[in-house]
Amino acid sequence: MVVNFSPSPSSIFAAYASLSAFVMLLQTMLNQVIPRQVQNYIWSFIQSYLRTIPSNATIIIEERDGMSGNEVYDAAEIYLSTKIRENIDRLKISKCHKDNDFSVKFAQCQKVVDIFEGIELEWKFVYEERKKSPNVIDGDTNHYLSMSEKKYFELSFHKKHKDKVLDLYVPFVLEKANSFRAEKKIVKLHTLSCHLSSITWDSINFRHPSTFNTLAMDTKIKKDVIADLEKFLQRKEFYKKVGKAWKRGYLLYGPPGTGKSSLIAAMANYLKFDIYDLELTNIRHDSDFRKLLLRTSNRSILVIEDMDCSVELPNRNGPMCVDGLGQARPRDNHTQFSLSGLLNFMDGLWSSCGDERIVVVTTNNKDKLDPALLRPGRMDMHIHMSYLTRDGFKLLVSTYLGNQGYHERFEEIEESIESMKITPAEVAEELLKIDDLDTSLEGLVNFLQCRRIENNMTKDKEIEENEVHNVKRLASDDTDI
Ligand SMILES: Nc1ncnc2c1ncn2[C@@H]1O[C@H](COP(=O)(O)OP(=O)(O)OP(=O)(O)O)[C@@H](O)[C@H]1O
Repeated sequence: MVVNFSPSPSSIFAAYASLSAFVMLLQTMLNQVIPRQVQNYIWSFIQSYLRTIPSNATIIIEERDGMSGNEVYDAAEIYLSTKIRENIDRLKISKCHKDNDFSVKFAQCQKVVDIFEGIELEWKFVYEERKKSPNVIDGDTNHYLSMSEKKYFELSFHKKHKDKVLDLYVPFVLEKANSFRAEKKIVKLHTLSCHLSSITWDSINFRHPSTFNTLAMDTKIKKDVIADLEKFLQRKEFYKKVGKAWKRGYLLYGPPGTGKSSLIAAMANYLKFDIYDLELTNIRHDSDFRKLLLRTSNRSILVIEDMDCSVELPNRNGPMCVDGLGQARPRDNHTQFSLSGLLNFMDGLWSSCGDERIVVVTTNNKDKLDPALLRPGRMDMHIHMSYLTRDGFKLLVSTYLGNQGYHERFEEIEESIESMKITPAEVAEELLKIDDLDTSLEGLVNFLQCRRIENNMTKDKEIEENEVHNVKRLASDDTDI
């Protein structure tokens, strides 16, 4: 026997009618029992409770990710600088003397709204001061590196768009920032700054005019350097394949004024890489050094200038320094920074934390450097910056005076330059004085003549001193006998 339980239309209608009657009855009863004010109060309470259930998601983008910088933060800063002009009423602007444009940034707690594929996204900038008590080590409060400030962006949007924001919007911001950087060609110079007892990087836009075209150096060496840089950039896969960190070291050596710093500037301008100028004399501990290196970004040049003159540079056997008389002596107790620490960290942990790193070390005296620093893998290319050559001189004349052709004074000047040790810096300085070609070359001829006389006098003096020395030696030999 089959029993059919499906309700008939008339029974459904009857049930609905009785339910409606019950609701109306209940409503009438409630209206009579509960006063109108109390009802309103309950309603508003329910509504405000519903409002507190969050429908938004927020992403926090901090300036630092542990020890290293946060690429998303940097990208956001650049991306938003293109958005905030029209959107907010409190802006921070700044401009360095050498910059063409001023930079626009968020002021504290300002918000800006961006629309991406119909999604509304709100950016907020937050700046917090953090108070941190110094680490006291051996009674020395000097050695710690602290950030007394915390900066971050809050990115808020409806939480139903979370995946889209993470998968599409954040990569979009990174890409926009990269193309903005490439378009604007902003190269930064980061230098060490010491605030009270902490050391950190400060940065400014780098506007050094030196390029490979303005550099007076051996033509072949210049070509080799450019080719080496090009090759380095294209070898990402190669470095990965052979299991080596994607970094390259250059040693620039030569007398003062031969263009070592100018070559670094030319490299940075050519590659569009930021420069980190590591002044070793400011660093007292290996730990500070490590922290600073970890805060350098990819696609950058780490520069250690005048390594032989870095008086605080210790040797590999332990912390040493050079005293006022040029004698090596152990460093004071609070100084715990050594060349081995520097080399090990640069070879090891640091290089595996980033890509496209270039290290440039300059020195006036290559022989004074520890051979461990010079070996391939650390300093892959040794570049000799020489005194001025004939070709170098012509390039300087073309750069400074705009003269491409021949001049009757050239032969005389070039002969002098070849027979004496003249630096590009000295000639550049002379050519800078006067714009007119004839007068400027005349001035240079005079300068070279004076230089020749000075050299001859120095030589005569040296000969005289040697003679006196020899006579004294002979006299003392006689006495000994
Ligand atoms: N090879 C060069 N080509 C063009 N200009 C040069 C060259 N060398 C030096 N100069 C000029 O001399 C100035 C000083 O040179 P630079 O600082 O690059 O020399 P350096 O070798 O780094 O000297 P130091 O060893 O004293 O640091 C530069 O600003 C530039 O104007």
